[in-house]
Amino acid sequence: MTRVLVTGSAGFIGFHTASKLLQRGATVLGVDNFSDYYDPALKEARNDILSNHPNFKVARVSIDDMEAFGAAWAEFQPDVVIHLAAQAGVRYSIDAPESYVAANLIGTFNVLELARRHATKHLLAASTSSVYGANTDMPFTETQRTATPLSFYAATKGATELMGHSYAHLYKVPTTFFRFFTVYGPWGRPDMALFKFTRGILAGEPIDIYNNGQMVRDFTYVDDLAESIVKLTEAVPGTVPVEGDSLSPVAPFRTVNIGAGRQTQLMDYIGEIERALGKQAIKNFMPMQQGDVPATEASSALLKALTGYAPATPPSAGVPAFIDWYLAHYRN
Ligand SMILES: O=C(O)[C@H]1O[C@H](OP(=O)(O)OP(=O)(O)OC[C@H]2O[C@@H](n3ccc(=O)[nH]c3=O)[C@H](O)[C@@H]2O)[C@H](O)[C@@H](O)[C@@H]1O
Repeated sequence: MTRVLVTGSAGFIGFHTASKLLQRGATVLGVDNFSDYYDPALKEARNDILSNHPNFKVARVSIDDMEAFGAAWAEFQPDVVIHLAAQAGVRYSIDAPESYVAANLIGTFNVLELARRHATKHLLAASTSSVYGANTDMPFTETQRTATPLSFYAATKGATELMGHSYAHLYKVPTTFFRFFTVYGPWGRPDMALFKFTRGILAGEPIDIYNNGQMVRDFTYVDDLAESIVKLTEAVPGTVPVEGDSLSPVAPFRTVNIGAGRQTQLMDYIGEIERALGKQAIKNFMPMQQGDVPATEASSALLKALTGYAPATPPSAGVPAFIDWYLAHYRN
């Protein structure tokens, strides 16, 4: 049975990924520091669900604490490592850039170093659609240049991809970096649009809509994302590229978009929330925020070539699923 270490297991994406791995018969060690970037009670609630599974254990350590993290890793002896712990959020990186250095740069360095020491069979790590920065050629393909990040968050994520490439080249650890496209769904992050809008609409408070609503996102439903991640664990970067591959010519390393390949207007996304709640939002239109990008769209061709799978759930199905969860979880 595969032994998988998942960093950020109490986070939104880590929770869904660990759940799916457990359902598929893996033994999982979650690593999480339960940071208070948002309400840790939500992280504890996710962790409680994972902890009901006999093949799950959690180590409450920070990935930037090499000693504690290294000890947990050495004791568990994973075959595969899925690195999802990060300081996320585009707009928060304007206010607190230093937290991105600790979690993303130092934390990822520790992951790479431990993967090298333990000769991990496949290291998979989270990057972001934000690395496409100022690119305007859509859909975004993995072979495009990513040298124009617009936020420090995107810059740190892009840096982790480069760090990962050098380690894959030097020490031959097969490495896959995912680029996630605005992931949403049940158990979502309270700092993201869907959660903020839902909370605001229910409270009868105005919601802030950036760039006057002139925003486009390739919204990716979290269960489709977790399915993609689990399938990609089997797609170990080797030496033979597939069609349209981003495989490095000098390292067992590739980047892969995980997105639906479908653009949704922000105002249509808000419309889905209003419909699911049966309540209109009070809309506070605002200017573009520092660091934000106006539009994203993934090419999912490489993901499909590697796994035979691509995300397909539309916001008309995914948003109501979030609302059902939200109302049940916060009904008191
Ligand atoms: O996939 C990505 O690259 C990124 O997706 C999200 O970033 P974002 O696209 O900003 O996701 P949301 O917070 O859900 O925002 C969706 C849209 O709503 C807008 N928005 C967000 C929040 C808000 O209060 N008002 C508002 O209009 C944003 O500007 C954006 O256009 C995540 O927060 C990042 O961690 C991730 O790396």
